Amino acid sequence: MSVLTENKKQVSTMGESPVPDTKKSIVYDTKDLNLWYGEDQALKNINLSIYENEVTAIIGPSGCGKSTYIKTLNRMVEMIPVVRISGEILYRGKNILDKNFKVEDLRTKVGMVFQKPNPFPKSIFENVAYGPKIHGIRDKKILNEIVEKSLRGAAIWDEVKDRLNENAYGLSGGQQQRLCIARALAIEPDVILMDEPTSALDPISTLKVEELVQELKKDFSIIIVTHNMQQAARISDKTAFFLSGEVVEFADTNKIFSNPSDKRTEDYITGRFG
Ligand SMILES: Nc1ncnc2c1ncn2[C@@H]1O[C@H](COP(=O)(O)OP(=O)(O)OP(=O)(O)O)[C@@H](O)[C@H]1O
Repeated sequence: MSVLTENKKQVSTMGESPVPDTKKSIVYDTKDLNLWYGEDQALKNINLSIYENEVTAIIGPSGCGKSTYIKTLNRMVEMIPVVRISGEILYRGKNILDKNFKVEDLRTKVGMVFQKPNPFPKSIFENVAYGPKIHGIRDKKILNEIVEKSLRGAAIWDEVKDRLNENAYGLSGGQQQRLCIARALAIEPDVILMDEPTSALDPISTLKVEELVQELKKDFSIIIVTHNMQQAARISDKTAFFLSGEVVEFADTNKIFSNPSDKRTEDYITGRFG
């Protein structure tokens, strides 16, 4: 059966279209994932493959489960007592939901950037050096190198190189967000999860972060939750449209925005609801 035929079959039977991409490695493979907060089901039978060195955008109306899904990839929702999960999330082939999987292993591989910049009340330098220090790096010269490389990677080095010892709270919101991206880069992650990283930023800072995401995908795999459809269309390779806890459609971003398979996707991207 050709890839195309296989794809069509899945569209008709599951209402979604995972894109089998045999040339690229899969970083995260989500299989039949369900999640409940108490009695309320927030994720329903999610099947999604996230590919290496791509930007995958998660879009959908408020409350459809985007944040819950991205937090599940980092095992951040399990701290909530009422949460119950079934299914599998394979990260590089290992099921992170397995009780024997060590969550610390995930923390060194997966960086997270949140909606509001959340630097620590410490110096710019210490914000970036924090993760490497936790992972046992003490050598000042190595730490200096990591901090510079991460700040350069997050396109903020030139703005802060002369004030590394100043408190991070003195930076603008856009600078703080890029600092938080630098903090995520400092652990040399494999994946960066971003939960609406530009929603609190002005248009210029937003553009900077968007350009940065394009740069970073050369070295990392990025999953970004966004309410901004232009942003998803501009910066992502693949887009998953969530609705009421389900993946309605998952496909190349071009396809989602030019020729969606599902009427509900079309209605959402043309602003008819949400
Ligand atoms: N800690 C929680 N306890 C109970 N229910 C929760 C909790 N967090 C989220 N939910 C519920 O799960 C559903 C999905 O929420 P989630 O935050 O994942 O949606 P979202 O798509 O990210 O929304 P938004 O775009 O508004 O951030 C919602 O109905 C929400 O009320």
